[in-house]
Amino acid sequence: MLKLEAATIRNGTFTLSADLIVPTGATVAVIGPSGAGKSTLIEGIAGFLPTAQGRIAWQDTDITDQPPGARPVAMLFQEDNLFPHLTLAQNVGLGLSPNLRLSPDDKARVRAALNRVGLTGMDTRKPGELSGGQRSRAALARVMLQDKPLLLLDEPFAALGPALRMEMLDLVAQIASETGATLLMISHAPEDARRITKQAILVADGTAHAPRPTGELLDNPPPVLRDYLGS
Ligand SMILES: Nc1ncnc2c1ncn2[C@@H]1O[C@H](COP(=O)(O)OP(=O)(O)OP(=O)(O)O)[C@@H](O)[C@H]1O
Repeated sequence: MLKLEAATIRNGTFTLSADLIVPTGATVAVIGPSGAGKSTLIEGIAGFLPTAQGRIAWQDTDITDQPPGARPVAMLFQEDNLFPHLTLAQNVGLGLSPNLRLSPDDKARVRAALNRVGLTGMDTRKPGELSGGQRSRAALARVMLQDKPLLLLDEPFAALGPALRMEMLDLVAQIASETGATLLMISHAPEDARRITKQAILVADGTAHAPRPTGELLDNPPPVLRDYLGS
């Protein structure tokens, strides 16, 4: 399980408190008003922002002071972060080896990951030769290869059209379920949260609250969330 124990995450002068548990294998939406601290929570867990107080633990190992690369975390960002001068296979291969020294076995794993996300045969293309949806798929393949138990999504599909976004969300949910990964996903769209998450963390008033059933929270939103959702 992921445990945030009386944790305070600092983002410049803004601080976010969190005291919560996310069970292993859970799929959890992170919802709340704009500027409430959703990205702060995700980046704190990933180690890009410091935990000023308290602790963060994964499966009883304290990761509070670990650098991002050492944490059991893979993150999918708002931008797909593909390198334009590298081929798709190389971009995805970075998930296995930052210096791209890939063994034949590694190369086979890259191809398998590309196949899994529906990019069979596109190994040698550059990101500029792909559609937005295909670039998202490639970024997902790279995250898959990192093989980390905790998958954090900061609205990676926001720029895609609704149909493609749903397709990508379903693919992420399938992959998380196949690998047993624990999924935390920032979402502005209630339908996205309902589609692939069972639990939701409400971030509001400087606090990330303990997960509650997504449907329950969205059906009966507290005032701070009601205003934001416009319901
Ligand atoms: N470097 C910084 N210094 C001070 N305050 C910051 C800094 N970066 C972000 N903030 C503030 O921290 C708060 C939380 O920001 P954060 O990006 O986590 O919110 P969010 O819930 O993800 O917002 P959104 O839904 O709009 O993306 C905001 O009020 C923001 O203005």
